[in-house]
Amino acid sequence: MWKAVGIDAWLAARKTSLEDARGTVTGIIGRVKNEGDAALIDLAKKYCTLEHVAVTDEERESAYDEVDAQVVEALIEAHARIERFHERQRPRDLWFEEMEPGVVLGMKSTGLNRVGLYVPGGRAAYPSSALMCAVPAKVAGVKEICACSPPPIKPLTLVALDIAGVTEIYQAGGAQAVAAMALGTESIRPVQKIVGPGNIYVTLAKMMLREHAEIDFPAGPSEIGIIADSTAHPKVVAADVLAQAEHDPNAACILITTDPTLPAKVGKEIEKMVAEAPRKEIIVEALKNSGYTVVKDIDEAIAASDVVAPEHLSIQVADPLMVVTKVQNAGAIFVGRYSAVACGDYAVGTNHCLPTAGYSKMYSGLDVAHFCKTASVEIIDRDGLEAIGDIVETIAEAEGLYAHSQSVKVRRAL
Ligand SMILES: NC(=O)c1ccc[n+]([C@@H]2O[C@H](COP(=O)([O-])OP(=O)(O)OC[C@H]3O[C@@H](n4cnc5c(N)ncnc54)[C@H](O)[C@@H]3O)[C@@H](O)[C@H]2O)c1
Ligand SMILES: N[C@H](CO)Cc1c[nH]c[nH+]1
Ligand SMILES: [Zn+2]
Repeated sequence: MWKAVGIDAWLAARKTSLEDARGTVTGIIGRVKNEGDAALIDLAKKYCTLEHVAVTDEERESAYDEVDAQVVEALIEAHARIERFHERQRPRDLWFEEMEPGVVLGMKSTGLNRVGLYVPGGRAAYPSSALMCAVPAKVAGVKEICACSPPPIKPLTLVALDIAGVTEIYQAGGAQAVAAMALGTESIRPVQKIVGPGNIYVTLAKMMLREHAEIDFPAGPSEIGIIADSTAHPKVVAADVLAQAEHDPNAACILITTDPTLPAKVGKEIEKMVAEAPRKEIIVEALKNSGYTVVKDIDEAIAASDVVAPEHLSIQVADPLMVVTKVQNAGAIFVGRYSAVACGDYAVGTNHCLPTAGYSKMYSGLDVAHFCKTASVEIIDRDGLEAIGDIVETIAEAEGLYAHSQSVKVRRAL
């Protein structure tokens, strides 16, 4: 079960698992395009009978009756910590700086108007993902925040979405929910951007519908990469492996270690923990996508990890901060023995919606900037125009764009 794996093979398998969903997702997108709400209701039949896809205010309120008060309290605590961290990311609404006499430049930042959140809810309830997606949208000042989660929507998810203040909630899951938010149906108006994690169907649908709605990034089945040396605690490494493996049969974990004796020790711990795990069947499947690789030193471990570009990187070595400074590709980096990835999953305050399948090479995890756009602002007076006028005219004429040059000349002649 716990075996040696090659770095390139591990990464290639992450991409292949997404591709496996293409045929199914293409069919689902076509149905939503042609049938609208009827497709959402029909595809939901496998899970429950739906009369309408929009969640009513009464349904939202009564969800609190079905959730333990202690859980509601924990969600409120987690929300506060997530908000505190994301508030730090709020961009300045408007700033200006004089670049040279007569030339003042600046940037104006605006929240998007309407976004869609995908909150997973297939093999587990994900109220934590509801908070992770909604909080940065709120901080950015997004006016209309619409959320979709699989039917029958879990009361826990409704409560979390309510705590976070989303404006619309729909019972729709999988690729059909993404298609509905991108293309629109009778009930769901199209959004400008879709964010949020999900399984291979959700993730591929986001990637395929990008011409209709921007997306955050592919945030598919969970992953962990662990860089460890002989100081790592095998139980801690094994526990972190299981904590990601239990999400999905398509989840995957990789241990990159400089200690050739560590994999066997970790393997033993994994075996013991799997035997007792409530989600054993999912974990066993995910472990088939997982394994370890032994490298000669920490620099080689960092290079291997940068190829993998894991969603979560856990660093279990004697000098973890040295690795933090050198490593390039990871969605989130957890440093040292006590930094459990699960803390980031729920409540430490950082965002758990992170790029998978090697995409942390080019995307950052979800943050406030994902919900903002910026415009540059240019204020030039007569002195400023004189200072740059010759340069503009020269380049415009070199490009053969004489009207551009003329638009400066007429001003200089005023
Ligand atoms: N990368 C991240 O940031 C991050 C964060 C949280 C969770 N996750 C991942 O989110 C995923 C949640 O997955 P989930 O399945 O529990 O919930 P989900 O909501 O993503 O998907 C459930 C829906 O998928 C659709 N579906 C399931 N099987 C299908 C099939 N064979 N054909 C077509 N559609 C199908 C159904 O509509 C179902 O309601 C996990 O993979 C987890 O690891 C990732
Ligand atoms: N580990 C997930 C990101 O891959 C996030 C999560 C939500 N709930 C528990 N964990
Ligand atoms: Zn998790």
